Amino acid sequence: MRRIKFGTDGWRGIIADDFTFENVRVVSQAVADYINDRNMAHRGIVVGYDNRFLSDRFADTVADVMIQNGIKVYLSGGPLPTPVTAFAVKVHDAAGAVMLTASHNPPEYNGFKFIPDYAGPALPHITRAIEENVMRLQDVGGVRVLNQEAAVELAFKPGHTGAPAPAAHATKPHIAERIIIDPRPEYFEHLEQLVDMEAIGRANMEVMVDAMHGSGMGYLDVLLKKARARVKECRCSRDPLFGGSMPEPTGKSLAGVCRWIQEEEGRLGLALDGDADRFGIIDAGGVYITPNQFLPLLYHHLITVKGLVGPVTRTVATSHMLDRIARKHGQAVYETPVGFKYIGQNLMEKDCVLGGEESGGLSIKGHIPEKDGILAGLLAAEMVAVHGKSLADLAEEVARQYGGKLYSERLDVRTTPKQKQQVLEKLQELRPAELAGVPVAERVDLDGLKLVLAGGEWVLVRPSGTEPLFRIYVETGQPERIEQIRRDLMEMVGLQ
Ligand SMILES: O=P(O)(O)OC[C@H]1O[C@H](O)[C@H](O)[C@@H](O)[C@@H]1O
Repeated sequence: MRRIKFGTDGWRGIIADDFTFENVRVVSQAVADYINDRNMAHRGIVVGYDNRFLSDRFADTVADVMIQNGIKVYLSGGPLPTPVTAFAVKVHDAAGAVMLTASHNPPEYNGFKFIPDYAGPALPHITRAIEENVMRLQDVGGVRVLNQEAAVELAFKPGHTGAPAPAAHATKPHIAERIIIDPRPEYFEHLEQLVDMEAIGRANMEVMVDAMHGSGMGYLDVLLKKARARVKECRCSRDPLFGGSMPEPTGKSLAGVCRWIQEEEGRLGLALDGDADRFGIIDAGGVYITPNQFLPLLYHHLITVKGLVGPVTRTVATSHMLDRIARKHGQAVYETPVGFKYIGQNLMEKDCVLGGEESGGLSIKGHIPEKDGILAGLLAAEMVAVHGKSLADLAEEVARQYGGKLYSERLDVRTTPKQKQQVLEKLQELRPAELAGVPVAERVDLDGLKLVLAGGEWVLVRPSGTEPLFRIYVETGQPERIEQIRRDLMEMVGLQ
């Protein structure tokens, strides 16, 4: 049996290859043991799923295993975005959630995310504990399928990994319930408090929403309609094949939205990935706005318009324009490895007003510590409405206020496992005095290797945790230097 491992964000696998009902049962049992070991069964678990092939059936399997372990299940009545599943954890004060989704992966994938009781992505010490449970279960040959009564008895037997149950329940074993939920009304109400819906309504905007056939359909489009925007829907229907592509809202995959904006002179295009935790933004004129361009605009907006003045947290790969804004307003910046789990942690512990990452994830103070593409889209609409200009024009204004424009780019390079090992070794020992003719001012080894050059330009190379490749990120105020900086670094680390 192949080992099941949690990557940057959960366990993902190809359906019917390693993502099988049997393995889903094993991972569910590992999560059930994790919850029972911490005496949290009485709080119950939320089970959500996206609209991929078989996601609802996998969710049923997860629910069965939880119930067999005496854990109450709040099972979603239909597909949910990941941030809504996370939000439901708060609504029900649950012990956590399982979300069945492979996010933006190709259609043949599915995945399993565990969201602990703080309603954000599981931190490494939590996924490690679950992986250890998985390994133990795999060593004894998987999970026995029990009937409910037998399972409850087993769960309450002293010495079983699922025991002991909380004292109140220990004397009287209960049959765990399965409750069907619809977290949409509470989630809508919450977002309507975080976003200036009135301003969006007053602007009388035409907005295109592209759900990329993912589980965000019926969320961002509906909320914008509630705000009285004129909404045009694109790919807001279920298609487990995602129209033949990946549900990833990058510039290339949003050509349809760009065309619509150009032809119809729309003000804004808002896209979501397969489980609506990531965002993609198309500005007036059909121009794709990268997350590295959008996040500083949002931080400026939060501080100057919404009165949310406070620190910011970003990953190593995210624009330092955020640092300039923080510095000007006397605020701290918390840098993390790539992965929203670290951003979520800073949102909880450092009182940050914004947490964001280059790959298209963000959340703000007052919301859950999970990335939310629906919230991001609404905030983008609010910004266009309040400032009365395109995001590109707002970016010019922000750049003028905070020391000039920055240009960032990412290149993904495929490697063989052998080459990957060699590059990783190189990264550990590499300490260059200069790069692309400029002295190296700082070496950051939080995730891969980042070199910050005198004057503020930076380059980062790191192995992806979700794909078999290295990512190389560069940011500079002089776009013509991107190529040289990247080439020099690639040469140094042997990625040519
Ligand atoms: O660059 P990678 O390691 O492939 O990770 C890219 C992204 O993967 C997932 O979507 C995580 O939720 C993100 O937090 C992360 O930024």
